[in-house]
Amino acid sequence: MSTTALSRTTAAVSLEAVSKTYGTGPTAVRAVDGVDVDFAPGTWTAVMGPSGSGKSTLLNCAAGLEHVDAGRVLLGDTDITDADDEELSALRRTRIGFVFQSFNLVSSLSAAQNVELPLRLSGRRPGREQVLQALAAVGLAERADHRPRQLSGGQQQRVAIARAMVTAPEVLFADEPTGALDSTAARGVLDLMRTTVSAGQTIVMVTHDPAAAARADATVFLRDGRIVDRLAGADAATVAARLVSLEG
Ligand SMILES: Nc1ncnc2c1ncn2[C@@H]1O[C@H](COP(=O)(O)OP(=O)(O)OP(=O)(O)O)[C@@H](O)[C@H]1O
Repeated sequence: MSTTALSRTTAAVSLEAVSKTYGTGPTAVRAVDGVDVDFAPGTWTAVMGPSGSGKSTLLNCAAGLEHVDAGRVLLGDTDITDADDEELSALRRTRIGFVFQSFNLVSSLSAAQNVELPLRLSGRRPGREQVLQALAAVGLAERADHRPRQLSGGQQQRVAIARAMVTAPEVLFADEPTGALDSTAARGVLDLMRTTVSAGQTIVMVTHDPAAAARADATVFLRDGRIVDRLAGADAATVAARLVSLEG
């Protein structure tokens, strides 16, 4: 892992000519194919595209969950392309937050214990106050001692966001964060994401939902592992129409 001073305004995350192939020989799949993209600090970008177009792979490469075959991945000024597992684990505990469609909360732990988990894993002993503040930020201070099964899907996702944000990550990656939620709960989660972006958070979010993408500042569209378009400030109908044109 090396630190390089960049002359241009440093992106929160940068992918330079990134490619990722699964498998070898005739069954090889080039999931990401020479992608160049910058995610600016304090912006919210949606990633859309047909099923199998490489959205999750792109997100996982950007977040250091997958190693790339070619190209470079930069987190701020840090080149994480060749980071080893230990370095990547450290990054995930400190500089990167991740939210999944299935929430991935630990069912035997309370909301508060789930939120403090990343801090404990990085050797810190969070005070109750800090954890309650993180839950209050997602509107759930009253549910601190509830187990995940005692919470609605939308509330569980908000706990997952509080857990991802408690370490003040530079980038929050979200893979289908509203995919398991009804539209009201989804709106609550998207409202929360907008609030965090207004406070300076960078978010990169994979979604199938044009209404969710329309809440982001911009949407990048993938097809066959390549970025084929980018729309800024588009409404849901415009995003949906672009997506349909790629699926055709
Ligand atoms: N671990 C893996 N092993 C082999 N092939 C994989 C693996 N993960 C993804 N792929 C393949 O890479 C391609 C891109 O997959 P990816 O999950 O990134 O697409 P996606 O756009 O997120 O799809 P979806 O919208 O259906 O979730 C697909 O053809 C997929 O089958």
